[in-house]
Amino acid sequence: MRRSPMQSPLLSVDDLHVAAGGVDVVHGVSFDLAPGEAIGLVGESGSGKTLTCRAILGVPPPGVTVSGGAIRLAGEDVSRYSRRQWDRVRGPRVAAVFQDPASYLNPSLTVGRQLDEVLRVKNGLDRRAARTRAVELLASMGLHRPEHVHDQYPYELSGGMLQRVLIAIAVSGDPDLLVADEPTTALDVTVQAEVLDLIAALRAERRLSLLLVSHDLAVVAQLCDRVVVLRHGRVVESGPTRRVLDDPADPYTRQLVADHREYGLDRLVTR
Ligand SMILES: Nc1ncnc2c1ncn2[C@@H]1O[C@H](COP(=O)(O)OP(=O)(O)OP(=O)(O)O)[C@@H](O)[C@H]1O
Repeated sequence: MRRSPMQSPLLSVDDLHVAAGGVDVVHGVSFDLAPGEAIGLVGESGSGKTLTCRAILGVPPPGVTVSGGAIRLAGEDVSRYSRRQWDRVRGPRVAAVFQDPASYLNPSLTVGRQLDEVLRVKNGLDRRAARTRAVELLASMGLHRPEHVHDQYPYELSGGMLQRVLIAIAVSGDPDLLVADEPTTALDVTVQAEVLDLIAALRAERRLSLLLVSHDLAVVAQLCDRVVVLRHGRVVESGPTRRVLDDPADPYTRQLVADHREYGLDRLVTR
């Protein structure tokens, strides 16, 4: 565990309410994430995981709003930030990867050009420096022949490669917090493992905090220090991963864990 009582949280979600179409669907979610810590957000479909993440990222879907509570990033409440204020926070403080990497890239531009653009706008690099940095970043994501990948279009890359490109874009601003919403769900099992290893390595190298959404408890067991279990937009249980998964206190968590046992969760709880 990286938490210490003296350390103030990097992210503090405090009694968060989120409304869709004027009706609350997230009802007072609270949790803290310490610098360098990884938290897994789990729960059945519709439990509010994605809307909680999107509120934390300042990108709620149309018709969805934060209706109460606070979201503090490094002590500052960002829950009512304007778009302009978010532009200063997203990148250097918080970044995200999602399930379907292809939908976050422009199909008519090479992936490198899109990464270069982020480096130029967010990091103020000139064209040449951006390209050099982009190729370095692609290499550090474990992509072979990074110069070649740089000049490829999204349709030329596999799902795993696209997710590595999206992770490169996400970490290009050197964020403190990475929000990863089902980042490996759409990938083949072997590719899933490689991308999880990459996220784990980035955490260690960059002291990146992680908020991971996954329906797969084995993935959460592999990557996360603590787990927050959501049901119907409320936290039913939270605590150290090993304690929650080995000895769940809430009947709903017990059922979630029981449902996953057959998929080999025992083998993967290594922390
Ligand atoms: N854009 C939206 N407009 C209206 N209601 C929404 C919207 N997005 C989600 N909801 C509703 O809010 C609740 C929480 O949804 P959310 O997507 O956060 O759940 P989730 O736990 O991420 O589910 P999943 O695992 O299926 O992605 C659900 O009842 C859902 O139907």
